[in-house]
Amino acid sequence: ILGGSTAGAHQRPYMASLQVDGHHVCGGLLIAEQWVLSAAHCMEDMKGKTFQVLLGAHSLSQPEPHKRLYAVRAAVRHPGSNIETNDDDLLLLQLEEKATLSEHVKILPFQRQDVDVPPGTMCEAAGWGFTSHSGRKPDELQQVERPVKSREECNRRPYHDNTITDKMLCTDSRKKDTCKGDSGGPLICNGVAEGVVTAGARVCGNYKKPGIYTRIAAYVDWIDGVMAAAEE
Ligand SMILES: NCc1cccc(NC(=O)c2cccc3[nH]c(C(N)=O)cc23)c1
Repeated sequence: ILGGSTAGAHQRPYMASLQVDGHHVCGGLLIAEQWVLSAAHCMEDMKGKTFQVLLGAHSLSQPEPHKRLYAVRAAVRHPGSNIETNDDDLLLLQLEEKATLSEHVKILPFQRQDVDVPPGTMCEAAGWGFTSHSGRKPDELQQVERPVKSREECNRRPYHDNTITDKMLCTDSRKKDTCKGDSGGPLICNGVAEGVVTAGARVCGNYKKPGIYTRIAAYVDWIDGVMAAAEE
């Protein structure tokens, strides 16, 4: 998160840190007791290693009473996701067991109505991604407020030049933005998860490349289907 601030400790109890070999690689959001939603691109840097999911954390390094690492029973990438585009950039992770819910670990409701968030709506992103262009990594969860940018404007040059589909949304990225390591985390508007951070142009804090998010409401059937089909 560029240009944001440290979140209040455990004020975003749905936040997940996707970890490989004990290192944070991506964000995620707890959408059901045994399921975390994230971004398909997060599985690229994996080279067949194993994910773990950290819940209940504020600091990545300090011991915290409600912090717990969960093993992943299943990782389901959206079938339409691929490395060349931002299309269908979603990943569902089934935890090895149901998460223990508490004041520090809570499910975040997601938008089920497939209606665009009105441009100008102020939304929030959070994550443990880069806080500077040089790649500074925070220890504590960061957050930032961003206004939604209309798809019509986001699709113009010099912005994203007709790559933003109806299943994506944009936020202004002037100075304040999501960045590497924030992928997979939620965009929250009026207390509801509307988007999942995608890396987009892999540029941070440049107004010419607005932040891009996968619109969760456009994938409700896929999400419900995967969770329903998964074995106990
Ligand atoms: N909203 C934009 C956004 C949102 C989420 C993830 C990203 N991922 C990057 O941008 C990225 C990716 C790889 C190497 C990188 N190096 C740097 C860098 N040194 O700034 C960024 C990156 C961007």
